[in-house]
Amino acid sequence: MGGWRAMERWRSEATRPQAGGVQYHIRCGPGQVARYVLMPGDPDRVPLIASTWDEAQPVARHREYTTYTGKVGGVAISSTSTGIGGPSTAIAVEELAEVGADTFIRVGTCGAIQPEVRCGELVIVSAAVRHDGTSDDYVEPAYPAAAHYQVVAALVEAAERLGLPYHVGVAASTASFHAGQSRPGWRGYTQTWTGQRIEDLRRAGVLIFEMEAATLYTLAGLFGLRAGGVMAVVANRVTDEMSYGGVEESARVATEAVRILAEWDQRLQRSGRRHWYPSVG
Ligand SMILES: O=P(O)(O)O[C@H]1O[C@H](CO)[C@@H](O)[C@H]1O
Ligand SMILES: O=c1cc[nH]c(=O)[nH]1
Repeated sequence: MGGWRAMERWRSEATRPQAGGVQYHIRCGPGQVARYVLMPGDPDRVPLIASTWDEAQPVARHREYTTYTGKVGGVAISSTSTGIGGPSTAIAVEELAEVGADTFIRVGTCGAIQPEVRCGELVIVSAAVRHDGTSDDYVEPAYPAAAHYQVVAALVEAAERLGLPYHVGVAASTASFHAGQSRPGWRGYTQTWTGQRIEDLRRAGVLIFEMEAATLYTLAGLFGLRAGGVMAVVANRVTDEMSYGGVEESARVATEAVRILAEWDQRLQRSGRRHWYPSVG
């Protein structure tokens, strides 16, 4: 059994557990994470995102949580992966908030359910349908999973500055990739209602399926933090096409949005006004 690393032994209170002075799951401590954090689901996407910055250092890697911190245009920035789905995303938000992060931008991939949302394009997500499961552990179903208006505005500004094709709209976050997104299970397993969700959401004008935004947006709303998201369309369920692309573009838009937010935050602070608006400062 020699393959097991020595499992260090830590002691902390169980309510907000730590592991030797760093957060129990993400393994980051105070001062190691910037206030602006880009959050892909895929840990391997973190170094790719960080490679678009002026400078970047690996901070931690544990379970599905890889973190890099660096600078872009003089602004401190971090990226921490969430893993797939709500439970691990909620852990990331809880523990990043504990070490000082206050603005979260999801940088994900998604599947389009509208014909005009094409593979390779970007979707800036203004709100999310809460089929994520995890947000129900935090608040009643009627509470909205809404992005912060300033983060959405910064993402739109960034996509325009970079001249990239994008949509703005609502995502549906699901607790499973297959059944929850109206895909058949193995060997064609379905329920009578399996196809219902995609059809009803499409009629409601929802643009995409993905699996983390509703959790991220709900918790950010509850905690008074800011969240938004920009996703690369890698599938279209109308044309039944899967085509992996747009991920680097989504990372560049999110990174540019952080530069824009930092500038707007400084102007707001100088103005002494309470709420940001486009011509402040
Ligand atoms: O590419 P990421 O950010 O992981 O996002 C999407 O990809 C995964 C499913 O393939 C889910 O996490 C979904 O939200
Ligand atoms: O179809 C897709 C593609 C990416 N991510 C999802 O959640 N669904």
